[in-house]
Amino acid sequence: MTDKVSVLVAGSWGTAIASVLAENQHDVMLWTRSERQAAEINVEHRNRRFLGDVELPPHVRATASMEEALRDASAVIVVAPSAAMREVARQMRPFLQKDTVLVHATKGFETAGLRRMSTVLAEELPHYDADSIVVLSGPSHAEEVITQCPTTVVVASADPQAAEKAQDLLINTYFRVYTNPDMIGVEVGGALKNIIALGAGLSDGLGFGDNAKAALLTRGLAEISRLGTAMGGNPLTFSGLAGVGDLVVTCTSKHSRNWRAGYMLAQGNSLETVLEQMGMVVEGVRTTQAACILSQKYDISMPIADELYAVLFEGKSPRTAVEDLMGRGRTHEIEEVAKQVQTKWFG
Ligand SMILES: NC(=O)C1=CN([C@@H]2O[C@H](COP(=O)(O)OP(=O)(O)OC[C@H]3O[C@@H](n4cnc5c(N)ncnc54)[C@H](O)[C@@H]3O)[C@@H](O)[C@H]2O)C=CC1
Ligand SMILES: O=C(CO)COP(=O)(O)O
Repeated sequence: MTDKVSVLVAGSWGTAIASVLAENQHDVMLWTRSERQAAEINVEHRNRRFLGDVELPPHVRATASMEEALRDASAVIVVAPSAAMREVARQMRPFLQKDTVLVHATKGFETAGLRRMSTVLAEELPHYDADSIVVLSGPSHAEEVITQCPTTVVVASADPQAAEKAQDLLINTYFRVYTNPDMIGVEVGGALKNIIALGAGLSDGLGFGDNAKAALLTRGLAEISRLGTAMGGNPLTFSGLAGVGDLVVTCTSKHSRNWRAGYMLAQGNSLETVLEQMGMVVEGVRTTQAACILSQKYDISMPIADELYAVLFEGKSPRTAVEDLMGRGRTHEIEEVAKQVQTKWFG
């Protein structure tokens, strides 16, 4: 065993990350708010609700005590749903040591203040150096990582040493970890791709074909790049793992909850029914709300996100939303992004 690494919380992604760390011979402690779930992991080495019958490495241990989870941890990886990030961070505050490497792997914004997850952590953990926070993102469905399918991800931080420490902890022969200094781009790309994945599910559910999916991916990437660049991300990040990579996997994989939610909506299910049946977090729903407000704040055109908002929250039919997207005024393909990149990054 090299390091004690704590992973909060024991959902699908947290458990898969804990397994990677255990395979790398670290001393892994998973925190969950449920005593029953902790017992299932410790005794049966399973997390059935989120990962079915897959057996976890035996030295993944779980606890419902935050104090026990964080005691002597040299790194902590927070994988709470975005809506729970602030609450989890508050519980961490009394126990998180200043010199612990702090990573988050959550893809979303806080809807209330439109904050990125690293900002929420920095606000709730004032004794911690905000520049050292690391984000982990990229195309990585838990169901494939847990069965050791080759996967590539990216860790980003303003502090290169912190990113490299996270890379050291996680990298192995099936989980390849790249570093990137662009924290904003990686966080924003990871969050926004879920909106497009909902749209891809809707498109497939309506019976549209591969042309429509390719259009959504490509024009979705334009929306992500426009907003991400306006928020301070490096435009190149959006053609990397946290941009194109994650967009492709989430829009095309049977494992994607966002894609599945869109598919079910297209079949006439209400949003409430879809979320209830899913029983797992579908970040794209809240992210669509956040993105529409952010696009107004930064004066960025995001027609796909706007139409999705109307479908999710205003009762617009998915078919009408597609007609309205296709019937928009004529426009250029790259002029808008190119102008924005030129002004912001190259003077
Ligand atoms: N599942 C995946 O393959 C991947 C997920 N992610 C991201 O990871 C984040 C977490 O997603 P999943 O693990 O998939 O979600 P999940 O739905 O599988 O699990 C969420 C977990 O959070 C717990 N939770 C909810 N509210 C809580 C609170 N207030 N306090 C403590 N625990 C709470 C639930 O009990 C559950 O264990 C999301 O932002 C998601 O986008 C990122 C990459 C891959
Ligand atoms: O982010 C993910 C894969 O990289 C998981 O996406 P879903 O939440 O849509 O399953």
